[in-house]
Amino acid sequence: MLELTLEGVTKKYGSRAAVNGISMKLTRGVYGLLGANGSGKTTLLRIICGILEATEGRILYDGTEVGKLGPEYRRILGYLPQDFGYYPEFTAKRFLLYLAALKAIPRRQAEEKAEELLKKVGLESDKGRKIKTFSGGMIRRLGIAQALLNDPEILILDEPTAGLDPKERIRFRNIISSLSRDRIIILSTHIVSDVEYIADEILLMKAGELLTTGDIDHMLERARGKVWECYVCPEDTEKYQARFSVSNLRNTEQGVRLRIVSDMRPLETAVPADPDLEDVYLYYFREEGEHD
Ligand SMILES: Nc1ncnc2c1ncn2[C@@H]1O[C@H](COP(=O)(O)OP(=O)(O)OP(=O)(O)O)[C@@H](O)[C@H]1O
Repeated sequence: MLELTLEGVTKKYGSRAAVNGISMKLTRGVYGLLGANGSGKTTLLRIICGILEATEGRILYDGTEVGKLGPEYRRILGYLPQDFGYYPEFTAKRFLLYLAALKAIPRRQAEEKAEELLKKVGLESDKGRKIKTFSGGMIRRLGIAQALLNDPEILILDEPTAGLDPKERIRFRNIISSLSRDRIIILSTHIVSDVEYIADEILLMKAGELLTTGDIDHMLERARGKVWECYVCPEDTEKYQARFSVSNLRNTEQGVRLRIVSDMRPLETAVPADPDLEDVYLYYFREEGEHD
């Protein structure tokens, strides 16, 4: 069994809850934790990793409270924090061997593991280079390698694609997809396309709360009938943008084509469109008052 259960997890700073009563059950698979900046993703992930203590609630690993597992829990956990710290003067390989030693992995096993992981993240030919010469994408890939050193059952990646160019994002996505499905992977991001293709389940977080969860198809189904396309005159676009949540806008020969997320048909000529995950995100993250 591999099961991580969150029961009413809450973290308060003063009277304000950064994470508010989150309950969920996670099993094997990739979970995309999607939310705007400040929605509480990092706080939640740090609580799951045991770095931050929850004000209320508890987390269970296979039925046992993680606090009671002590160092055992750390052995099954891999974590890539948002501000991944590394030693710029170390080579990639030396850095992995150093962290492996900290994790008490025997030297010979560490050597094999480091080589295997450097290959997995596409840094095999750069293993002898100092990290300070690496691009942001390479550093992130090294970050995922270090999180995998102990072959964790639970892998937590906090905004792993922040600041990466599109090619590196795709590369990163492919690495995640290639990881064994035999673990729980939680990946936080505010970028829909980071998780659209690889997550088995999406966790939508807003203002410290879990708004909704489900697989992509389920999410898309929920937005069905709420996405519209219509053509308007260029001079009217601002008016519609002010009134509705516009997920896309394109100039065409027939006028400006607007893609609008709205519970009601926004104008007579609007036709329903197939939702994508960006529409779902916009649907849930519309400002209060935009809900019609
Ligand atoms: N130590 C702290 N003291 C007070 N408030 C905090 C603290 N840490 C986080 N917060 C607040 O809690 C909220 C959630 O922050 P958190 O960093 O978890 O969000 P996030 O979704 O990870 O955002 P980002 O993507 O920008 O990192 C924010 O409003 C933040 O200001």
